[in-house]
Amino acid sequence: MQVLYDAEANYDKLKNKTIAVIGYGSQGRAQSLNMKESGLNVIMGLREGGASWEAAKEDGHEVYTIEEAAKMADIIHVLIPDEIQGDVYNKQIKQYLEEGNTLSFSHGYNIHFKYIVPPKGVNVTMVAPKSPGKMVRKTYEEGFGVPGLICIEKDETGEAYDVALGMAKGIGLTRAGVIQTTFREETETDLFGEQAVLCGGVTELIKAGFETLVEAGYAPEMAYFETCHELKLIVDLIYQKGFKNMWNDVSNTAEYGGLTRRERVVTKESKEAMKEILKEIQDGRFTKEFALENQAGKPHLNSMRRLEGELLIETVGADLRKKCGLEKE
Ligand SMILES: NC(=O)C1=CN([C@@H]2O[C@H](COP(=O)(O)OP(=O)(O)OC[C@H]3O[C@@H](n4cnc5c(N)ncnc54)[C@H](OP(=O)(O)O)[C@@H]3O)[C@@H](O)[C@H]2O)C=CC1
Ligand SMILES: CC(=O)[C@](C)(O)C(=O)O
Repeated sequence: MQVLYDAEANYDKLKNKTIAVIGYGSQGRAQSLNMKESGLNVIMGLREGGASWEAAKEDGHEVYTIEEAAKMADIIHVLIPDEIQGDVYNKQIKQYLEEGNTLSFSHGYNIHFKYIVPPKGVNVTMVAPKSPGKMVRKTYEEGFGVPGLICIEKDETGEAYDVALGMAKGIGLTRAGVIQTTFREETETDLFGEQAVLCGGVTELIKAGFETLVEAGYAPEMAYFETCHELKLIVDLIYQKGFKNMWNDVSNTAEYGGLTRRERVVTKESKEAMKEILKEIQDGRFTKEFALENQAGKPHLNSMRRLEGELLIETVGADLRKKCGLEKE
């Protein structure tokens, strides 16, 4: 699969275009500042009176309402929560789209599951950092970037690819590397990854390890350092050097113990569960469940958030992160 870098990307098709970034949260702030500092013409489309409105103004952006920004823009880059994009699009963006505009996203969810169906004549693209927003910004400021994806769902002008790749360059993604894929692939793999591995799987593994040690009588601080804090350092090794070199960097004791016991932790049943989670994403069961959750006002998500915040690992971790000066931005 080809990886695209700065050399393959340029701003030619963005020179005389206005990019309206809708949303100033995790991705919105990072991507809009990066693109602006890369010399692109970026305006913000935000909720008047919301926290983001003031934050974006303080960061020096030109801030408009979503409707005003949509009217002014050639490219509308939608960076608000997935579960409300359809509503905001239908009420505050759709009516201002013109032939030749580009509707752009950082996740394929709303296009893939057809909560948003753009009109003829409008390009539909994606520029998706494979990273939380804070690292998108931090790595850009450090002169590098995070890897990302671009997708072209509809190219009505013949410029969609160059627009998407140019935006990826502006965000800093082509410094690290960009892969072109499809909305379906990005949506299904991203949902799977965040559910079964990155957020869901990993936090459950850490929680189980922490609780095992605490229930066996070890100090919670010991359990936190062993199962949560050090995990980042190990994952950094895998991120930078891959599995093989991570194993080289840890002790022979850790390598032997890890390789001989890991399949008792992530078992064949775990792999079967992962396949089921992927099937639920592919056949629409997950998105239907998430839509009902949001229509009901997020009752399960809110109660799980409360429970998560009350976990011993959370309180012990917060105390240790402060004491050990780990809370750097
Ligand atoms: N978070 C991440 O790391 C990643 C996210 N993505 C994708 O990027 C997109 C944006 O995600 P993310 O940055 O996490 O989103 P956030 O949850 O951080 O978005 C918050 C922003 O959305 C605005 N907002 C919330 N509700 C509304 C509303 N009803 N009307 C108008 N604006 C609203 C908020 O404004 P206010 O201040 O007024 O509340 C704020 O500006 C999503 O498609 C996501 O899947 C892709 C890769 C990684
Ligand atoms: C950071 C990222 O890409 C996630 C976890 O999929 C998300 O926040 O949507």
